[in-house]
Amino acid sequence: MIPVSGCVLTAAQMHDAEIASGISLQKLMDRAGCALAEAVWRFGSGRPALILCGPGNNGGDGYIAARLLAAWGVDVSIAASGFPKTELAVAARAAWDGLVGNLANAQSSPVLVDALFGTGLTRELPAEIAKPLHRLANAAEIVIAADLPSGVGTDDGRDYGAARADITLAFAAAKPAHLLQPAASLCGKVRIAHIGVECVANVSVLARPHLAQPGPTDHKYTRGMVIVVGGTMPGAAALSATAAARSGAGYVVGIGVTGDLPHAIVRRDHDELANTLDDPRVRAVVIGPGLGRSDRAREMVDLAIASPCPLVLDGDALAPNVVNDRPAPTILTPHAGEFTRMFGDGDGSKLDRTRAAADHCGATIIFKGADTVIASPGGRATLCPPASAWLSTAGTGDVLAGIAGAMLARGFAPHDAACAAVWLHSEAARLAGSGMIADDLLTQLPRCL
Ligand SMILES: NC(=O)C1=CN([C@@H]2O[C@H](COP(=O)(O)OP(=O)(O)OC[C@H]3O[C@@H](n4cnc5c(N)ncnc54)[C@H](OP(=O)(O)O)[C@@H]3O)[C@@H](O)[C@H]2O)[C@H](O)CC1
Ligand SMILES: [K+]
Repeated sequence: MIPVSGCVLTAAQMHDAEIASGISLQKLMDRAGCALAEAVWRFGSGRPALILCGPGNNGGDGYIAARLLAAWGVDVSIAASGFPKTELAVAARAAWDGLVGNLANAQSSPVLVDALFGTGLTRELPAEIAKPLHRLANAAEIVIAADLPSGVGTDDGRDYGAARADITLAFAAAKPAHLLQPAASLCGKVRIAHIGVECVANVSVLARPHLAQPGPTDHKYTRGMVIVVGGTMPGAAALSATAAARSGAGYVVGIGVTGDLPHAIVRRDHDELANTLDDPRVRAVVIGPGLGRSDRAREMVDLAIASPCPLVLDGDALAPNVVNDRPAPTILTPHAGEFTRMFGDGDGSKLDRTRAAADHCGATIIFKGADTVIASPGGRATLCPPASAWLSTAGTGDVLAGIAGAMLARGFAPHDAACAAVWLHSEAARLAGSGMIADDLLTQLPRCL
């Protein structure tokens, strides 16, 4: 059982991977059921457990777990929503020699195991299932979900009436619902049970980046020169510039950035922007934080876009069609409002929308929020486990843009730069703790490196 990591598979991809594994479904269900029993044993500490079994193979996992737990001496009971419908679930139920109660009048237990529905859920939970599920979950001390909390959309993370789990044990691989809201919040802690199915996908879970320390031959320019362009709210650009410096850029120039800045950051005037962009040593430009929307601001954005420099566009620089297959590395960092302004409401999940937008504009997109999604043209995407909710405060986005600039400047490809930036940002927030403000991230960044 490991923390959520690796590939993210849709329900259909998971099904294909099961088949491609060449392992019999019976064996896979035995492994899933065994992993579930181990989780219940471990997190339930041997307390009485009630296992809710649905009609499909998710329910089959539940019957197998029940049999093992009973053999290990746990006081375990089962309540089912109906008879099993798959061959494997029928066999798993037949191998359980205890009673199978009715879901509607099941008695609560300290440990509740939710094995009603997994990747096969296709619609809203009917009231006759949702009602007892919520009643029993509310009465339990701990709720452990098999694969997914029953009642979330596997691929889009929609809530179809699920009860909140404390622990979700995902089989073989993470699914989008483990990372996309609102489902992610209904999963509690997500753990993966590897059951021997090899998973390959172009969507993965955000991982700790490999950030090499400076070597003996490094100097400020090899570590990366970052330009941060300021505007009407100088504090925002100051946060970006300081974040770039604190996340390892060798040389940071603030163009029109006034206010409280470390002495290490070089200050230049706005009218020096064009010249500075011509400097071949510039490895990244960050524009947008606190920029404003004046004509002058728009001209500066146009200059930055027309330059051959790797670019991070944030805040006020984000407008519909602002970039279109720009040849140099480009990262856009919209929050939900900015994303909709740029790309419209769109169809599908946040993952689908971010991937479509990345393809549309030819840039890497960090679609920020409680379930940040990073996507690049061609379909590569990264889903991010929830970061500290204290990040929901002014200026944290400016810090992220500055870190992304530093990651581009150290030579990372745009998608890797975006992932490293989001990872550093959430790690800095974790270290900063409760009550943090954006400035606190700056002090934590060196520790994260
Ligand atoms: N990942 C692996 O390698 C393995 C996963 N396993 C487990 O298998 C499930 C997926 O099993 P599946 O049988 O495909 O699907 P479910 O058990 O989730 O449910 C399907 C049944 O549920 C009915 N359904 C769907 N939505 C609803 C609803 N809202 N209300 C009521 N009933 C619903 C559906 O009926 P239909 O009418 O839609 O046909 C099905 O009867 C996976 O999650 C893992 O837990 C295996 O153990 C093997 C290895
Ligand atoms: K479940």
